[in-house]
Amino acid sequence: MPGKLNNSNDTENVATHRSAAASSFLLEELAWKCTKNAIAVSQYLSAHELPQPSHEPDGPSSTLPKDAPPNVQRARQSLMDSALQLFQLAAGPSEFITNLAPGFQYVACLAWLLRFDIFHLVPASGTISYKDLAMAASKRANGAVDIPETRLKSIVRMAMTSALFREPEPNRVGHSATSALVARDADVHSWASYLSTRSAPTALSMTAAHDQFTPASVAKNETAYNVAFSTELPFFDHLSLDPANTAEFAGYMRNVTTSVGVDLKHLVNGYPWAELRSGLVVDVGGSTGNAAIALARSFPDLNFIVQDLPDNANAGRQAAETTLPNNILSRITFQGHDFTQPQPVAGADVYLLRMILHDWPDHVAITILKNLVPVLEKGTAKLLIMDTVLPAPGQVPNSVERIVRVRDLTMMQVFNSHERDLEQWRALLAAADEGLRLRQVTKPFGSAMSLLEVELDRDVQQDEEKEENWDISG
Ligand SMILES: C[S@@+](CC[C@H](N)C(=O)[O-])C[C@H]1O[C@@H](n2cnc3c(N)ncnc32)[C@H](O)[C@@H]1O
Repeated sequence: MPGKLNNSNDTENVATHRSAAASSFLLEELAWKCTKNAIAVSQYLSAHELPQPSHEPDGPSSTLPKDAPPNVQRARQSLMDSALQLFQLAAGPSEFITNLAPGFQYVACLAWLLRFDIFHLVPASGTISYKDLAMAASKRANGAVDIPETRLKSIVRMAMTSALFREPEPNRVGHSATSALVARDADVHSWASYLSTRSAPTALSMTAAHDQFTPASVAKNETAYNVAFSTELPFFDHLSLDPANTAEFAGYMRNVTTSVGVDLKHLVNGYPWAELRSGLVVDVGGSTGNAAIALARSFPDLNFIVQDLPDNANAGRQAAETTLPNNILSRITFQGHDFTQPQPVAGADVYLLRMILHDWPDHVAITILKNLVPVLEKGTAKLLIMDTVLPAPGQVPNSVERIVRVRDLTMMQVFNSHERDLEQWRALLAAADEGLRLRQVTKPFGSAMSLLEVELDRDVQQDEEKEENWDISG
């Protein structure tokens, strides 16, 4: 009888209706969040007379300036998160696979467009016909390749659906804000090239690598990268065979190291360095000294020893001697040291490991830590690790979490290493020495990495965790 709820079919109908109501509520809630956060971002831009985001070729390359206040940055992050969820819900499970395909086609198109230099052949302002663009691309390749207009059109028009390029008038191509950025910024160009020709084939070889070696392999030359590029060499050794690849990777790294998420300001402002007074800091694996130099500029009473492999230490010393003023140079010493060997400097206040341990599988990371334990024995020295702490699933906005998890998988696919969550950090420290205590974990706002302060203490049990702010901008 209609309207009665007392048989099993009716109960099922009510349940279906309720869950439909819940999901329509979720759609509306997400749409409302999008609106609210879009207004917050847009109003901030207007109030500061900054350009609104746009796909026009002269549109801004970043939605917000790096120094936008945290609440506005959070609004942008939340906007991306809600928009992503809204798309997934609106598409529904039945269109999940359909919507995966554009992702890999975008990467395939990007590789092709870079290969035939389309980004530089489209004029910085104005448009070019597909016919002329195809001819220009063929000519750029010294006539060695014939690029059919129809193929070019298919590829560019696919790319356009991801906001790369535009067709403002029929059959004529112009730049969008994103393609214009790739065209004018050589490092972004290198980054795009590295992503489409190295990262993507590596990721797609993950299953083959786990078949060929074993999913548990921790060897540096048994990775997805090794399968993708048919080499037995570890990543950096293979890259160094070709100067062009090395240069491309350097451009990619410059983008990474100048991004907001890994800005050195988070190290400088994120730890009470001033409390050390006239202390000594050893930067273990400190490359050519960038972190030490930034700290030395802000804390005039601190001294530094930058340790790295001999070539890097020498390069750092030479660069420092020619570029740094004496009041900085006199406080920084460069030392060749292999961190898989015992630490030669005792008596420092802080031993810094910034972006070191995530490069290494557990057994090597444990060796690196064990080599520091004897110099922490005096009980006052701190070990300061600056690295990613993986969030629990759903702990941070999905728009953030998916980028952090890309880094985790990249570490696995290229180095047979991984990023670590807090439990894994604790386990790693305990495996190196039971007396290593994680005292404090802080994550400066906007930083992709956390600061983990560790002491050697065989009695105290309590750890303190500070607020985590998740933002991977940049
Ligand atoms: C990702 S970089 C991090 C550099 C620096 N700590 C920073 O925050 O920019 C890793 C550094 O570890 C160094 N490295 C690699 N193996 C090493 C080893 N066995 N001993 C010392 N340094 C090493 C590399 O030369 C490189 O400078």
